Amino acid sequence: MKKHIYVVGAVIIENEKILCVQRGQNQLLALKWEFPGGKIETGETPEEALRREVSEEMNCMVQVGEQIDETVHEYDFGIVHLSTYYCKLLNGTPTLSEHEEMRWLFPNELLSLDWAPADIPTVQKLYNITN
Ligand SMILES: Nc1nc2c([nH]c(=O)n2[C@H]2C[C@H](O)[C@@H](COP(=O)(O)OP(=O)(O)OP(=O)(O)O)O2)c(=O)[nH]1
Repeated sequence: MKKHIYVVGAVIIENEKILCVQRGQNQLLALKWEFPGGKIETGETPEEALRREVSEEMNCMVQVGEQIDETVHEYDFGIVHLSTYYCKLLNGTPTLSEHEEMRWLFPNELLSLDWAPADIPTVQKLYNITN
């Protein structure tokens, strides 16, 4: 049986642009684009997991707002339950550590990237809200 993986993703918006990050070459879903975030650890709320992951990966603090979407996607390595949330930068400037690249894009530019499949519903929602 495939394992269930519970993941949170941060949709960080600054000056109407959204922060998009590209996974590393040697990771699962290599070079796919995603939102900063990661697996929820035991005992954490989704909001706590997001604040921790964004701080670890992007070296900045976010305030977590409303949930955008919740999707379940079956990959060959497991079943990912992805919850995405609007986030606002509190302090620090997002900087790359684990990711290959980062880009700030307007919602109508998001579909130009090659997203991790679980992210498509969120990306589509963000696109629809502004178009
Ligand atoms: N962070 C993140 N992961 C995503 C997104 N979409 C998506 O399918 N995933 C998948 C990729 C991974 O299989 C899983 C998250 O694992 P991860 O490797 O980024 O998280 P992590 O830092 O907690 O994990 P680890 O390397 O410590 O094991 O969810 C997304 O938008 N953001």
